[in-house]
Formats: sequence, structure tokens, C-alpha cells
Amino acid sequence: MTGEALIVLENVNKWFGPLHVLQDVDLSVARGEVVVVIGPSGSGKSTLCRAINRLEPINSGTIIFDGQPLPAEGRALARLRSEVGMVFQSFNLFAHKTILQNVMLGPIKVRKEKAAVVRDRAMSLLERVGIANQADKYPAQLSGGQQQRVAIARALAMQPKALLFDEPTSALDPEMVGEVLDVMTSLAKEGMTMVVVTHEMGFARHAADRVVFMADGQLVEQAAPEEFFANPRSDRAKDFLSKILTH
Ligand SMILES: Nc1ncnc2c1ncn2[C@@H]1O[C@H](COP(=O)(O)OP(=O)(O)OP(=O)(O)O)[C@@H](O)[C@H]1O
Repeated sequence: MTGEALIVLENVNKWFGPLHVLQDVDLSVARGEVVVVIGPSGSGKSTLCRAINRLEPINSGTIIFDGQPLPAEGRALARLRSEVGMVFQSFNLFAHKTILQNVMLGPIKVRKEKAAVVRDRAMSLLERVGIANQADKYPAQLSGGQQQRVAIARALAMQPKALLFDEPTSALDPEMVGEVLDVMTSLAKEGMTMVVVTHEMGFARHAADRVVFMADGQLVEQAAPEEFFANPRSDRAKDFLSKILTH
């Protein structure tokens, strides 16, 4: 971690109708930092994650990425989306394209890179996530854990400056969760800047630089994982942890 901020949210507010889902949110993520966002269902974690690359418009406040205010549209937004990869709960792969084509698509379509260059990068990323031998298959032929690893390779193919994960293991059968978390842990160790919304407390403990606890649209507290899990300060965090850790 260098300490230099890559993602900065200042006073961010978001309403869904009368529901105030992000309430004056301030958050700064340093280059190379891994921030894990936890909290009860409906507390605004996904909305926060989606706001960072403008999948969700905000009502007020500022989001700065790599020194620039978040663009609303046009080329600058396309550039932002290519610099901030996102991995979703549902893998969102193109069903009628092969695994390799899925990984190659973004750099070719969005960044107009040459296919030969992209193919080499895509194959080495598939190698890295342990799926190179499935490159010519279609998503439906892979398990959920394998598809999510492809989705991570696809995000990496754009050579992003940061990766956002929105509950990446929530749709997986339990035996596949570990293989996806292993890939994420190795990215974290290599210094990728990551914001991860998850209910996986083991990942939060071992891979996070900082845990952010959200409840009712607010960042209630944040601390290094060893400090947060040993000594949560707010009653809401204590209550949340006692429920989730005894589950
Ligand atoms: N498109 C939408 N329209 C209306 N309300 C929404 C929309 N998206 C989310 N919400 C509401 O906003 C609140 C925050 O949702 P969000 O998905 O960000 O929470 P979360 O903390 O990620 O929850 P979970 O852990 O269950 O995924 C919830 O009450 C949710 O029902």
C-alpha cells in the first residue's frame, strides 16, 4: 500500500425513492489497498460498490478516481469502466461465446487492441485462474466457480487499476467458494486495489487491509481486520458479528 488515494468518495448520497441508501458516505481507498465491505443485508453495500463505477448514479457528493472526478458519460466514462473492473455475483458471461472469447472481448471492442496480443494475455490470465484447458468451452459447460474465475480473468484482461467485487461468491455452491477466494487472495497479495463486498468473514480477516462495516446506508466503523474482529466498537457491528459468526 502506498497511501496515495485511488478512489475517494466524499459526502456521497443515494436515494431509491424515499429510501436513503447511502448517507453522507466518505471513503478513501489507497492504491494497492484491499477494502472489504461488510454489513447486514440491505445496508447499501452493493449500491456503494456500483456507485464507484457509475453503474448506479448518485444524488449528491463526489467520487474521484485516480485524481479525476467520476465522469457521467461519454468517452471518459468508457475509460473509467475499463480502469475499474467489476465482478458480480452472477458471472454475466456471454453464453454464446467461448471462455476465451469472453475474456478477449473487452480489450478488442472497448480498447481496440489487436486480437493476437489480447489472445496471449487472455490465455495467460486463464492459466492464472486455472481454466486454460477450458478456453474453447462455453460458459454453461463450466461450474459456477470456474465461471466466476473466468469473470475475474475477463476483468483483468482490461488491465484495470482497481477491481470491485460485489458478493462474488454468494451464488456459488459452498465447495466452489474457496477456489474463487484463492484467486482473489492472490490478487490482493500482488497489490491489486480492491473493494470487495462479501459475507466471507475468513476472506475479510486474511486478505483485507481494512474492513468497512456498513449499516443503514452509513459507514459505521472501519478498522484493520484484526482490530475490527477482536474489538468492534459499535453495537450494530457487535450484533452483526455475533449473528454471522455463530451461523
Ligand atoms: N434499484 C433499486 N430500486 C429500489 N431500491 C433498491 C434498488 N437497489 C437496491 N435497493 C434497496 O436499497 C437498499 C440497499 O440495497 P443494497 O443492495 O445496496 O444492499 P446490500 O447491503 O448490498 O444488501 P445485500 O447484502 O442483501 O446484497 C435495500 O433496501 C434495497 O432493497
